[in-house]
Amino acid sequence: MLSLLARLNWPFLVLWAGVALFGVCVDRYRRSLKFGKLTGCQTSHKQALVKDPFIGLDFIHERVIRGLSGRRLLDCIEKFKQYGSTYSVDRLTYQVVQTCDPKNLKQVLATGFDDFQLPSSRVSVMGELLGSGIFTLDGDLWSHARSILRPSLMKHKMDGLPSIIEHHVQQFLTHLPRQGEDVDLQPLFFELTMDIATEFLMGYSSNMLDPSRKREKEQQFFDDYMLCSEEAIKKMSYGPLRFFRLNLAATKAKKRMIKYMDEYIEECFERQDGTFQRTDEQNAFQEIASAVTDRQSLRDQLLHFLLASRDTTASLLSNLFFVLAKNPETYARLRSEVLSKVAYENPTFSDLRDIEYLRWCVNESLRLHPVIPSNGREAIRDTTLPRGGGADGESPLFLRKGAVVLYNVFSMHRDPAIFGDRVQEFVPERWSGLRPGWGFLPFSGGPRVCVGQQFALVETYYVVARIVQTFERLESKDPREWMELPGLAMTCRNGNKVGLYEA
Ligand code: HEM
Repeated sequence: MLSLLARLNWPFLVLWAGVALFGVCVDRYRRSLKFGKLTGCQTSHKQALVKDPFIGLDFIHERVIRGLSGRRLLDCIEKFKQYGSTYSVDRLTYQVVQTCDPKNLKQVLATGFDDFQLPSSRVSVMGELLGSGIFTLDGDLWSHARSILRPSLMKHKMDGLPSIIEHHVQQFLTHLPRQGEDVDLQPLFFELTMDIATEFLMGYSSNMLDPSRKREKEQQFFDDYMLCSEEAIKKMSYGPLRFFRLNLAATKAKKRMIKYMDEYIEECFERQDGTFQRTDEQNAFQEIASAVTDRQSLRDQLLHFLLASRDTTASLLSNLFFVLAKNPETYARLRSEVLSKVAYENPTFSDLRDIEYLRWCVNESLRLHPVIPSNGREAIRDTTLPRGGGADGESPLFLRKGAVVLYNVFSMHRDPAIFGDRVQEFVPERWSGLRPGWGFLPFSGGPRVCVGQQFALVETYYVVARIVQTFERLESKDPREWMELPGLAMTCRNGNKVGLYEA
C-alpha cells in the first residue's frame, strides 16, 4: 500500500484535481448565468460564513452542539435576523438554502412542487428507521401510498371520532391526581394518542392507559420509538457524515420495535378474521392491508402512519398544556368558553368547531411550538425561488439541481411582520381576525399537506375540552422555560409537570 502511494505522481494528481474543480465552478457559473437570462433570477448575495467549504464540518458541529443545548431553533431566528429571511450556505459538495419566507415556502411546497423531491438524507435515515412508506416516497409510489391512506381519514368520518375518543379520555383522566399533586402530562399524552390512533386507524386499541393491563411491552415499544426518533434527527444533522454515526442501542430498539409491530399486526389480523376485502367503511389498517402484498410493506406503511398520527398529536397536546399551565388567565377563559358552549356534556364534532377560543389556543400553540418546526426539499432540476437573489435578496434566487432548501416554520411563525407584537409569547387573542395564509404552516401545504389535519384537530379539541371541563385550575410545577427536544415530532425537553385541581 505504502509503495503504491509512493509511486503516485502527486503534483500531477493535484494539478488534475485543481482543473476538475475549476471546471465544476465554471460549469456552475455558466448554468446560473444562462438560467438567470431565461428567468430573471440571480445568485444569492446573502451567504452564511462557511469555515469548511468542502463538506461543512463546521455546520454539523454547530447543529449537534446547539441541539444539545435545546436552543437550536431560537438560534435559527438569530441567523435569519443576521443574514435575512433567505440565505445560502454554499459548499463545493452541496448547496443549502435556508428560508423562512412564506413566498418561498409556497413555491417549494405548492407552485413549484414538481421541481423538488424529499432530501436524500431524510429518505435514507427515515427509511433505515421505519422502512419505506409515505414519509420516504416520492412520485407515483408516494401518490399511491397517499391514495391508500386518505379514504380512512375522510371528513365525514370525523363525526364519529368523539365517540371513539371518549372511552380513552376517561381512562386518561383516571391517571390524573385531582388535588394539585405533581404529574407529568407528556408521557400520558403519548399513551392517550397511541390508544386513540390504534383504535381509529387499526380497529384495535393498544389500550396503554387501561389500568388493568400489564403495560411493559407497550412501554418498551414507546421507549424504543422515542430513542429511534431522536436518533433519526441526530443522524440527519450529521449531513454527509451520517453514515459514520453508529448507535447500537438504537439498532436494538429498532429490532424490538419491528417485533412488537409484527405481533400487533398478527393480533389485528386475528381479530378481523383475516378478511380484507374492500368495503366502503374501512379503517387505515384494512385499507393498507388490502393494497399491499407482503407483511413487511404492511408493517412499514403502518409505522409511518403511526409516527404521523401519534407523536404529532401528543406533542401538540403536551406543548399546549405546557403554556396553558404558565398562563392561568388563558386557562380560565378557555374553560369558561368551553363550559358556556357544552357545559359538562360530551361535545360533538360541530360543538367543537364552534368554540372559537379553543381554536385560537390550539393555533397559538402550533404557531409558537410547531410540532414539525423545520423541513426540507431537494431541487431535482435547475430552478428558482421567488425571493432571496441579488444584493437586496428581493430578486428570484437561482437554485441549481441538487440544492437543498431547508424551510424553517419555527422562525416564520415568530415573524412580527406576520403575527404582530409579542411573537415569543403565548397570546391566543392575536388570532382574532388574523389570516396569515402561507405564513402559518403547522400542517404544511400543497400536494403533501398533512392528510390527518382534521383528525388531529378534532382529537385535540376533544381532549382539551374534556380536561378543562374536569379541572377548574391548572398550574405549572416547572419554573423552567419550554425547551425543544428534537425528534421526528418536537416536544418539550423537560416534559410537562403540572398540578390539576378538580372542579
Ligand atoms: C398536530 C398534529 C399533526 C401535525 C402538526 C402534523 C403535521 C404534518 C406535517 C407538517 C406534514 C408534512 C410533512 C412533510 O411534508 O415532510 C404532515 C404529513 C403527514 N401527516 Fe400529519 N400532522 C399531524 C397529525 C397527523 C395525523 C393525526 C395523521 C393521521 C391520522 C397524520 C398523517 C400525515 C401523513 C400520512 C402525512 C404525509 C403526507 C404526505 O407526504 O403526503 N398527521 N403532517
